[in-house]
Amino acid sequence: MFQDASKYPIQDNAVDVLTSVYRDIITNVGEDVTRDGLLKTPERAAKAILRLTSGYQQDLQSIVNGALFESDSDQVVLVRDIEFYSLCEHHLLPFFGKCHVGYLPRGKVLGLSKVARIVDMFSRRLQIQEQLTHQVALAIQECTDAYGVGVVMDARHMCMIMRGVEKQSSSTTTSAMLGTFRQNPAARAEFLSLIASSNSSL
Ligand SMILES: Nc1nc2c(ncn2[C@@H]2O[C@H](COP(=O)(O)OP(=O)(O)OP(=O)(O)O)[C@@H](O)[C@H]2O)c(=O)[nH]1
Ligand SMILES: [Zn+2]
Repeated sequence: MFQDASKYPIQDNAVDVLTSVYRDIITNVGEDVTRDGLLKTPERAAKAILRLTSGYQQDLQSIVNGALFESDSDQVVLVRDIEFYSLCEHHLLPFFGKCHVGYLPRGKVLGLSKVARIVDMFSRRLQIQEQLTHQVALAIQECTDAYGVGVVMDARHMCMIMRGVEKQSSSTTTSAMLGTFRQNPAARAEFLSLIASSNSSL
């Protein structure tokens, strides 16, 4: 099951608490938090991290906002190249890239922007890429009741690029297939070939 937001209420004084934490971080990396350029940095950083993790304050129902439409289409719907930005749960460093979401409708289709909003909601939480991919797929399945859902994510992890193993060109692809896309190799192949097809005419 994907995690909905209600487990993660934040406190009213979260900005103040995080501001104090960032003051300590800056001091402990050997900087002078009272110098001009850094005076407002703890508060800015506090607001930034809350924005980057704002997905905890969202839930699927309010994101979808009833934008489900009756449709007799039973062909693949694919929303491709949705950019996303997330933080890895191991180092709190960004990983970012593109997400492709497809599903086989069962009587109803989801507002297109809602697909991207769902990707954003889960991206803006602490994640590993595999879990993020799986959670997006489960959420699409939950709200559309589709015959099948497929999600593919391509990402670059700053924890592998600017620290650690320092592999500048590395990227990671993950996928999550549910229902027909998991059980039927032909349907999965069609979905993957749609992702691979060029959109250069757009
Ligand atoms: N599977 C997976 N691993 C991730 C993801 N993001 C970061 N990691 C990995 O998490 C692992 C954490 O390994 P540790 O040995 O505990 O931490 P570390 O000493 O910082 O590891 P290095 O990154 O190898 O320096 C590393 O291999 C990271 O590459 C992700 O989205 N998925
Ligand atoms: Zn990491």
